[in-house]
Amino acid sequence: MTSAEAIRVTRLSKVHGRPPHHVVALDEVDLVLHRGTFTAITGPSGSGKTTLLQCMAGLDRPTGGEIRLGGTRIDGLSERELTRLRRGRVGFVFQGANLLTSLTAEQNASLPPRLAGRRVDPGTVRRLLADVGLGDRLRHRPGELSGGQRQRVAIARALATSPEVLFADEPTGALDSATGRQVLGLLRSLVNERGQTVVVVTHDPVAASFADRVTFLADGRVSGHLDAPTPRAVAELMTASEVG
Ligand SMILES: Nc1ncnc2c1ncn2[C@@H]1O[C@H](COP(=O)(O)OP(=O)(O)OP(=O)(O)O)[C@@H](O)[C@H]1O
Repeated sequence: MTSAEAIRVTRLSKVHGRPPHHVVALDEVDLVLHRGTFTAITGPSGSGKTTLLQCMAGLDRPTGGEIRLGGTRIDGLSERELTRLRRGRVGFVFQGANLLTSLTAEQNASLPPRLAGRRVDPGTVRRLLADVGLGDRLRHRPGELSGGQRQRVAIARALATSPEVLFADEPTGALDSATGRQVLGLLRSLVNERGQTVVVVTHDPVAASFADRVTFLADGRVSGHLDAPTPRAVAELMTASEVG
C-alpha cells in the first residue's frame, strides 16, 4: 500500500447468515481509493453498496479478505479497536442527518471529538460550521433548520475529528434535488479545497457524477469503474449492469 492510498480492499467478502439461508453480499471485491479523491459507489439495489461502505468504515466486519485504512489492517479488529477507529479516523453521514434534537448545531458538531475524549476547540467547530455555510446557525436546533442545513450539520459533525475518510450513505436520499446538489457540491469542495477523501454510496447518476470516479457493483462484485463521470454515462452503465 502506498502513502497515496487512503483505503485498499483486497478480496473482500461478506456473507450474511448461515447456509442454506446465507446471502453473499460481497464476493471478493478489490478496490483502491486514493487520498484526496471523491469516489461514488453505485449499482442496483442489493448489489452490496452499503455493506461495502460499512466494512470500509469499520461499522461491519467482513467474513473474508483484507481492508487497509491508511497503513492499518482494520479487518479483524476487536470491537473496542473498531470503536476507537470509528471515533477518530473515519466520519459518516447517513441519509437522515441523525442529529440530537435537543442540541444546537454547534453542540451536535462537537459530539464526535467529545466522545473520543478530545478537547473540543470551539473555534474549530465554528469554523467547520461556517465552512459548510452555517456560520449564522450555530445556536439553532435541528427543528429550526431545513433538511439541507441539517445534512450540512451532519457533514460538519463528521469532519470534526479530521477523519482520514468521510463516508456517506445516500446523503441526499431524503433531500429534494436542488438541495441535494448543494450538499454534493459541498462534498466536492471539501475534496477540492481541503484534500478530504470522500466516499459516497448512491443510486442517483447525478449524485455519482460529482465524484472523480464511479465504481459499479453488481451481485457483490465490482463490475466496472468510470472516471470523470457525467450523469448520462453513469445512467447508461447502470442500466447496462441491471440488464447484464
Ligand atoms: N444483516 C443482513 N442479513 C442478511 N442479509 C443482508 C443483511 N444486510 C444486507 N443483506 C443482504 O446483502 C445484500 C447486499 O445488501 P446491501 O444493503 O449492501 O445492498 P445495497 O446495494 O446497499 O442495496 P440498496 O441500494 O437497496 O440499499 C442484499 O441481498 C441484502 O439483502
